[in-house]
Amino acid sequence: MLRPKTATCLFCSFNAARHQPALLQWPAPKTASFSTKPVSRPSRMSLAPARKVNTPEQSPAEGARPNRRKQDGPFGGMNLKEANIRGVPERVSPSYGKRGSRPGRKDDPRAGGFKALKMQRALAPVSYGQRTKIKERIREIDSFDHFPLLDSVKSAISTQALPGMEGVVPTPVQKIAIPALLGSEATGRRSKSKAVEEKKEFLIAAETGSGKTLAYLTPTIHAVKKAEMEDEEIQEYNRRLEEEKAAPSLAPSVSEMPHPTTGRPRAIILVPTAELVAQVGNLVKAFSHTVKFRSAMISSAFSGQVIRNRLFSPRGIDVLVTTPHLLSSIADSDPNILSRVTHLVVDEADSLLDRGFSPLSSNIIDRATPSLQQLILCSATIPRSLDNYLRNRFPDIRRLVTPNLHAIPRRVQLGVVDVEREPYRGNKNLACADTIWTVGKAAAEHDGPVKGEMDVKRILVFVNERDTTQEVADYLVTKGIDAIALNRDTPEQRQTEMLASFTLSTPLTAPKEAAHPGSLSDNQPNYLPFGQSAPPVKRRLPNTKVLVTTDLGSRGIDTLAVRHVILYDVPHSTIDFIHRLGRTGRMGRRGRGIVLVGKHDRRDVVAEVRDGMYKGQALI
Ligand SMILES: Nc1ncnc2c1ncn2[C@@H]1O[C@H](COP(=O)(O)OP(=O)(O)OP(=O)(O)O)[C@@H](O)[C@H]1O
Repeated sequence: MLRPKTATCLFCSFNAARHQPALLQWPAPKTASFSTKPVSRPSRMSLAPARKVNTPEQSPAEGARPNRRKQDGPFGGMNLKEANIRGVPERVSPSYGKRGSRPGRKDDPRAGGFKALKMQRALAPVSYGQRTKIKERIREIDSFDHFPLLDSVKSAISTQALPGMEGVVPTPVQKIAIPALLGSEATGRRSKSKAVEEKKEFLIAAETGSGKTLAYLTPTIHAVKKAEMEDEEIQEYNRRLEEEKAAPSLAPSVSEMPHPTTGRPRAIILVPTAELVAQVGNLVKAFSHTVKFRSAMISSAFSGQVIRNRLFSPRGIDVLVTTPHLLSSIADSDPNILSRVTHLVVDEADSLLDRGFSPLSSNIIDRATPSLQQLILCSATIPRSLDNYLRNRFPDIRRLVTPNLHAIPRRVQLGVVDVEREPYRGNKNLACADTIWTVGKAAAEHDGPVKGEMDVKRILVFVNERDTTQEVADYLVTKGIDAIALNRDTPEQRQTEMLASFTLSTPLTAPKEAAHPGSLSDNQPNYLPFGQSAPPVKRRLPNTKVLVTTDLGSRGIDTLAVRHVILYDVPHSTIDFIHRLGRTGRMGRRGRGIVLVGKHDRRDVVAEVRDGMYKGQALI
């Protein structure tokens, strides 16, 4: 079992009894309404005996007063266990069966479990049968050599995209998406089915941190490079350039004339934020060194001059990475920018096609459609809203989903801190600070990757409201924690700097101190005995770095080194749970989520998410 034993700490292998105070409990303390035990084990909690209710066998004796609940009147409906609305038959709505992928019995939320989550069903179902079929299809692929990619693209995967990794194997989403986007079978042979080849709209959906970026990028770069090799205008330009190099003349230089692709990229990748522009843009740039194509990234983090220079460089542009806001404003003044686009990727499609972004993204898709060969939407979740949008707008879209879509991997464990208990008494900030100190203290007890040095733990704290980020970060700083706040008000350039240490995959270390500051309770005034005058000297927690953020930090950011995610607020939906917890446990790594549960939080929802994670079940 992955679950740690009761006696061990949530963060390390040391004894929970040594925690001062033992605030984080695993399993979390039980309350009447919240059990953290997996459903599969017999619960130690027993329900209170059901109230005695009249049943037909226990019908009141003749002459006794009739059952009041059956009476009509203003109080007739009170304390009933079922609605019993007359005339409403208990049947499944006919549209449920028509929604394409009707869930199989095992996946069917109606089959049991997820009582609280059923109320807010946020995600589109993917049937058990569909998941099994996909698993079988990808079983045989064990190398990128299975895919009919250009050799230069294949070699760039190991040398540029995943440098220093031995024997790189494609991830499930890459095994599914790459052959589909290349129009080849999973075995590498070209597909015989015309219907499959003609499909030009794709939805790639897979768990967070599963390598979706490479899944869409490699076939897109392959297509761009192939198109360049077949483009007569470009070949002619290259030929004249070569001739000029061989025999310089007095005529205007070919290299000074605009390249045929100047200001008219062949592939565009849309992402929601400037950080993601930088992340994906850097990966594209890395590919371009080996595959030899021209790429550019533009976002509001760059000045107008830089954006213009990159777009209209005389050397041309093949792949552009940008945000919908910026691209649509450029397209308004220069519609030509979309005139040659053959491949349009909408990454984080559930965000970019939701109500806020949808008008912009849809408009870009419309304008690019005449030249478009492939539209690729990519997401870690398929919310019901996206599902409905796709059914209306792209009824023939090919859905490339992984078997574990919407399941948070079992290697990510979710702990619960009850904020209402002693000594927090409803003080969430204190509970958060104490949790971070506990993580730091546990890490300080062992050597990090460098002998004699402590591992610096990078911790993400997610809040629901933008205003809370600064408030929480400020509080943590008063408790000696190195915390910063990241929200939409943070200047773009500063955002990238802040995220840098959380996206670095290399370990961070700090010199081991002779005496670690210990627990928060040892040296913080919150724990001053009543009447004590001078607070003890506050000490700094030397081996943690904390970023307090909203959903802004939960989408797409590749925080490989983050092992701990604290959910300061209970997320509003399973979609937010998936994305926020998805910042840890990426690409097969282990991770821990800690959710702080207060008086007004949905404990039942937390319990069900945790239970679903324990069982490796897809959330609904
Ligand atoms: N085949 C592979 N083998 C090993 N590592 C890989 C492989 N493919 C991608 N990676 C690495 O996995 C990490 C996560 O990849 P990526 O950012 O594409 O995930 P994602 O699925 O887009 O996540 P999210 O949904 O959070 O955006 C990256 O650091 C990437 O370099």
